[in-house]
Amino acid sequence: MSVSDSSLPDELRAGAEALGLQLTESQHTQLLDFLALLQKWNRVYNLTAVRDPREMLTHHLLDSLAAVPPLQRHLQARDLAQPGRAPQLLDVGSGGGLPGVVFAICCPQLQVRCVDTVAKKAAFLQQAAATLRLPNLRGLHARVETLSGPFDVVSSRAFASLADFTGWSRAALAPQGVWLAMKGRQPDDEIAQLPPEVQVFHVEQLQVPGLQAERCIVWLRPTGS
Ligand SMILES: C[S@@+](CC[C@H](N)C(=O)[O-])C[C@H]1O[C@@H](n2cnc3c(N)ncnc32)[C@H](O)[C@@H]1O
Repeated sequence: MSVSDSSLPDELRAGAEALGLQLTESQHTQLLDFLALLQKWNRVYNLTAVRDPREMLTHHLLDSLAAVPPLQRHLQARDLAQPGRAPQLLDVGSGGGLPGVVFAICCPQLQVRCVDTVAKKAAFLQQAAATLRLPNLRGLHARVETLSGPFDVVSSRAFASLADFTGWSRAALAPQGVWLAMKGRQPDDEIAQLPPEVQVFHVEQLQVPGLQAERCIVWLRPTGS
């Protein structure tokens, strides 16, 4: 089944509405085009174990879209505190661009960098930026440990333990920056293993349309920032 001849556009529209997202027609099209790109290049670039387009919609696209309203609220608050500079986000271990590409589509004011250690995944992300005409998106081929910032938000999904994620990306975080970790069930064991320099300031439960599974964002920042 191809993305274009199915009911996926309606399902995406309904899912976005359920999340309270006001997508423009062009954002809706970009999200569907991204889904088609993932589907088309998955075998070549080994981007995701999910093959079925409908499953890709719920498990990847809607799952990432669920984090957009919390991110937008954070960016609005940040704009009030630090007006004048375009916010920068680094998505760590982005793979096929989840959630980084979805964030770049839904938040055009946000400069998004997606980093991955695997060259062909970074190449796919660069290709996605060009094909989807996203001037605010760039794919980087690097280990996150080698990057410096300043990034206002450093995100990850299905990446590493909270301690490794925050430790490896600490140098990339802006002074007032925050980490946004997308997780399934609230990871109490990982939270307990965090070093004293890192604090969790919010665990936000997410409801993904069409997915009966626990999802949350763990928001973190350096202690004392
Ligand atoms: C399980 S995948 C998750 C991909 C995507 N975030 C998602 O939710 O589908 C983890 C990704 O992290 C990348 N990765 C692992 N260690 C890394 C590091 N130190 N720096 C950057 N990327 C890394 C891997 O190449 C892989 O693409």
